[in-house]
Order: sequence, then structure tokens, then C-alpha cells
Amino acid sequence: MRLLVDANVPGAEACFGPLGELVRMPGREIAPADLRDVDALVIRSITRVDEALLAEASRLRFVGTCTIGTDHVDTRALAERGIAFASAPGCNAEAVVDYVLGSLLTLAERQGWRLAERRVGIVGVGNVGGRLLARLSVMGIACLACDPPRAEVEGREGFEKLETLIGECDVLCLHTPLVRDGPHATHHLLDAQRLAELSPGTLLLNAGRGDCIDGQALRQRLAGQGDISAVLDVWEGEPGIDPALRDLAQIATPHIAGHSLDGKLRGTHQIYAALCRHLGLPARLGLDELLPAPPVTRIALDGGLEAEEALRLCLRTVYDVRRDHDSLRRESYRLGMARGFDACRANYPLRRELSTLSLELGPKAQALAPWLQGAGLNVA
Ligand SMILES: NC(=O)C1=CN([C@@H]2O[C@H](COP(=O)(O)OP(=O)(O)OC[C@H]3O[C@@H](n4cnc5c(N)ncnc54)[C@H](O)[C@@H]3O)[C@@H](O)[C@H]2O)C=CC1
Ligand SMILES: O=C(O)C(=O)[C@H](O)COP(=O)(O)O
Repeated sequence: MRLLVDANVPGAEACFGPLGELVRMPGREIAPADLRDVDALVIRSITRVDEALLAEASRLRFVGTCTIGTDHVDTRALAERGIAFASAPGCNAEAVVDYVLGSLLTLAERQGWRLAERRVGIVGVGNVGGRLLARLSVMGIACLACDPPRAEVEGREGFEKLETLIGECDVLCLHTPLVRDGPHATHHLLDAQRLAELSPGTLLLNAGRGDCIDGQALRQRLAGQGDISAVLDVWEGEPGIDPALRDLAQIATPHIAGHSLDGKLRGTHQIYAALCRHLGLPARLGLDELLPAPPVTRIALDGGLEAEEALRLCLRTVYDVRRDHDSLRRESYRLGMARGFDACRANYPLRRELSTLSLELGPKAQALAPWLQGAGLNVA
């Protein structure tokens, strides 16, 4: 069996090597001719799998994406050809929540506010939004949730309209998939009109898909009135994103919100397990065998910090979102936008999830235990 695997899929040799001949390629460069003799294709979000890519893929029987999002895959075209498909739901959701909390606490520090004073609106309450809602709620942060597809199935209780979130929240977090049509389409979900309705002082964060916001309208809103802030991890036209929008966003990162090593290896392992099932083989390799020990495992706090400061400190021990903001600026100036954007992602430094950190609290810090545990730390 011949497997073609994106060069940015970690753990591929250990997982897929024993199953057949492994070929690695940068995901954006995979072309129809590369699939001629390939039986299984393993990708991330940057390889568009459509009719054109499949034109010469007569041997292809399995496509797996080690990502949550699937908008880059024409699943109907695969089904029509009898090609099995698998994605990795939830694999990097914890990493995205770490990113969101790290970004909010960074802006709170820069702009002089506290998370406790803010009401957070979460749009898209699935694996990512649901975990974010759970963590913020245990931390006592007021939240409103909007998820019309879930409300339709589960009932409206606990869900609000997008207009309510826009009118009542200080922070709006977008965690929706990109859906181009149908009753719950998300393409330009935040269009010029909805962006205009955001109250002054609102913080808008997008870690879903870039096309869920009208980027040109957001640029105009940020540049024109300068009264809202934006944290953007995803963009229209990646990797050649709008440099003006990059400069206007308070935090601008190159689609790395989910890029913890834990999240990426979970994604690889989920696709490995799906491919083994497809082949009727046992998945012999466990996820634990892929994950290395984290470089920092314990941190001790003795008091003198209030809860949000303590969380900011712990988060920055495992992951500092400012590093990714700085590297996008630096690399996009050095190499040009598209090459710089992709270079940050290809050379992404080691990042572990907050849950890999155990926290020891001295007697004076014990009162913080439930709040910090709710935020995602293991409190010893
Ligand atoms: N920036 C990054 O690195 C990452 C981005 N993502 C993106 O975030 C998206 C969400 O991820 P998950 O939570 O894991 O996906 P999920 O599929 O578990 O949840 C998505 C939720 O959005 C809801 N939704 C769909 N249409 C909606 C609409 N019009 N308005 C409000 N809610 C709507 C769905 O009902 C669902 O509950 C992914 O589809 C992916 O595109 C995911 C992981 C990493
Ligand atoms: O899981 C998803 O969906 C994502 O957006 C991924 O975190 C993106 O990973 P890459 O494909 O950009 O490596």
C-alpha cells in the first residue's frame, strides 16, 4: 500500500510507516498526478480535495484529514468514487480553548480590564465552543451561547440568537465551521451590517474559519472607528492574508490556535485508527506511545496572585500567544505574506496543552483551587 501524507503531520512515520510505503509532501503542493499510485491520502486543512485533485486518483480508497474542520474536502466527490473519509473531531479543541483564554488574558492585561467583568458570547458551541463554555462557566464568567443547529435539535433553552450576543456581549468568540449554503450557512456570518452593530469596546475573536467574517468589512470597522478589538487566528485567503487586517488586529496569528503537539498527535492518531478500521487491522500503536513527556510538568504557587494573574502565568508557562503574534509579523515581513504565514506553521515550536501542567498550591493560594481547576489546570 502507498500512503501520501502531508509533511506537517507529526507522528506519521510511527503510525503509518508499518502500514505501507510512506511518501511525504507539503500539503499545499499535492497535485492530481501525485495521487496516481496512492491508496491512502492523509492531509491537514490546507489540501483542497475536490474533483480536480481526484482526477487521476484511480487507486485511492481512503482520505483522512487530521483536523476538526472538513470544509476543504468535497465529501460528495469522495462518496461518489467509493473513497472512505475520516476527520478528527475534537482532536485539538483543548488547544483552541487554551489559545482563546491566553488571548483574552493577554488583552485584559494590555487594555487594563479583568475577564470577570466581561460577558462572553460563544458562537458555535461544539467541541471547541462547548469546552470554552464549560471552562468559563466554572470560572464564574458570564457567557451567552449561540448555536442554531443545536437549538433546532435540542430546544432553545440555553441558546440565544446571534443578535442577542451582538447586543449584549463584550467579547464575541467565533467557533463555527465554514458552511457555504443551507439554513445555517456561516459564510460571512459576521457581515458588514452585523459588524456595524458591535458596541464600542467589543472584542471579536475568530478561531473558526476566516470566511465566517467579511474581512473587508472588518478592516473598515477596525480602521474607521477604531473602537473594537480583534483577535484573528483565521483569515480569508490564507496564506496570502490581508496585511492591513493583520496590522489592525490586536492579536494576529497564522491559523495555529489548535497547534498544540497534543492536538496534532491526537489528530494523527484518530486518522491512524480510522485507517486501521478501514483496512480491518488492529490499531496497535497507542496515543500514549506518540506523546513525549512535556518539558514542564509542575508549577507551584504560594499566594500573592489573584486568580486571573495566576492563570495567565500558568498559561504562559505552556503557551504564550504573543510569540505567535510576533512570529507572524516577523516572518511575513521577512518572506512575504504567504510564505511567511506558512513558514510560521511549518516551523511551529513545541507547544503543550494546559492540562499537561500540574499546579501545587501553597496554603495562601488554596482558595484559588476550584477556579483554576475549572480553567483547565490539574490542581494537585
Ligand atoms: N483555528 C484553528 O486552529 C482551528 C479551527 N477550527 C475550526 O473551528 C470549527 C469548530 O470546531 P469544533 O467546535 O471542533 O467543531 P464542531 O463541529 O464540534 O462544532 C461546531 C458547532 O458550530 C455549530 N454551528 C454550525 N453552524 C452554525 C451557525 N450558523 N451559527 C452558530 N453555530 C453554528 C454547530 O452546530 C456545532 O455545534 C471547525 O469547524 C474548524 O473550522 C477547529 C480547530 C482548530
Ligand atoms: O482542526 C482544524 O480544523 C484546524 O483548523 C487545524 O487546527 C488546522 O491545522 P492545519 O491544517 O492548519 O495544520
